[in-house]
Amino acid sequence: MPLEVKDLTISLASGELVAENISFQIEKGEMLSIVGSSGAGKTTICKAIMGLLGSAYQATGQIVFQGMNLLDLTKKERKQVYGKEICFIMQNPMTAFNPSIRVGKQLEKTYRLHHDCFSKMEMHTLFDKILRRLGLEDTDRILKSYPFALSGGMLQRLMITAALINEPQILIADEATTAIDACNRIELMKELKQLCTEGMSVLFVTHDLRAAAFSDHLLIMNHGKVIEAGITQEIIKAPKEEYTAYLLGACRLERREGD
Ligand SMILES: Nc1ncnc2c1ncn2[C@@H]1O[C@H](COP(=O)(O)OP(=O)(O)OP(=O)(O)O)[C@@H](O)[C@H]1O
Repeated sequence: MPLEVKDLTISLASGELVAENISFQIEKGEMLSIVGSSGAGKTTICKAIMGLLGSAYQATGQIVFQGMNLLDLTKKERKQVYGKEICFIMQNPMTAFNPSIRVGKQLEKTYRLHHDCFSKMEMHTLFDKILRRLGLEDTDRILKSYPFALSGGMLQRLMITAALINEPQILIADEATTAIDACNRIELMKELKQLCTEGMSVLFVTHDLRAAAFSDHLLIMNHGKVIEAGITQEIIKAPKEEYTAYLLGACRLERREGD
């Protein structure tokens, strides 16, 4: 199994609990969404998986990947796992890129971290293929652009490209579709689902149950705790918990207002 989170509890130095007794698994080729309102603890769980918690936090429990506990990796193991086996797409595309380097160059650098001996042309053919899969055209211009010349939605898809070029086993996407308009967001979710059928596992983090509807399983969180977990379509059809019903109601209301 690609990833298993077992009884993960994360607290701050003050003792405040950010995530409490969280357990879930993601199978190969599966998409699991963590859904919850702002402050539920979703990003903190992603950071724990990515080894990004730092000294402000304390974490107990286990995050098992390929027989290793990701909470206890050595520096060497971290280099092998992150950016290659497990990739993270962050919330804010604007801060993910160096503003003074063309995005194509930044993708080349990312690719070379884990691959030797590739010509610029081969790399750009690969970038072009992935960007087109993610719904972007005019890829030559995009790759030659500086980040400030691109829209938030373009940068978000470039961030996803930076993750996909290394063919990760697990993709962690934290609010990765928020800067993209509704139609393109659906297309992008379908594309992520397609990548799952090709063997990648996706942990998708969102406050939007509509985007999460594409996933196989859901984990509904509030105030650091799991409220409800299970098969996506079953939860959407008949939520057991009031909070899940509230989230669904909020989505329907938003949709009506958007009509
Ligand atoms: N370093 C920190 N110092 C203080 N509080 C923190 C810290 N990290 C997280 N928190 C608190 O923990 C809670 C969970 O934060 P987290 O960012 O994981 O939520 P989230 O569900 O991802 O929210 P959002 O959807 O807004 O990104 C919040 O109340 C946040 O303020």
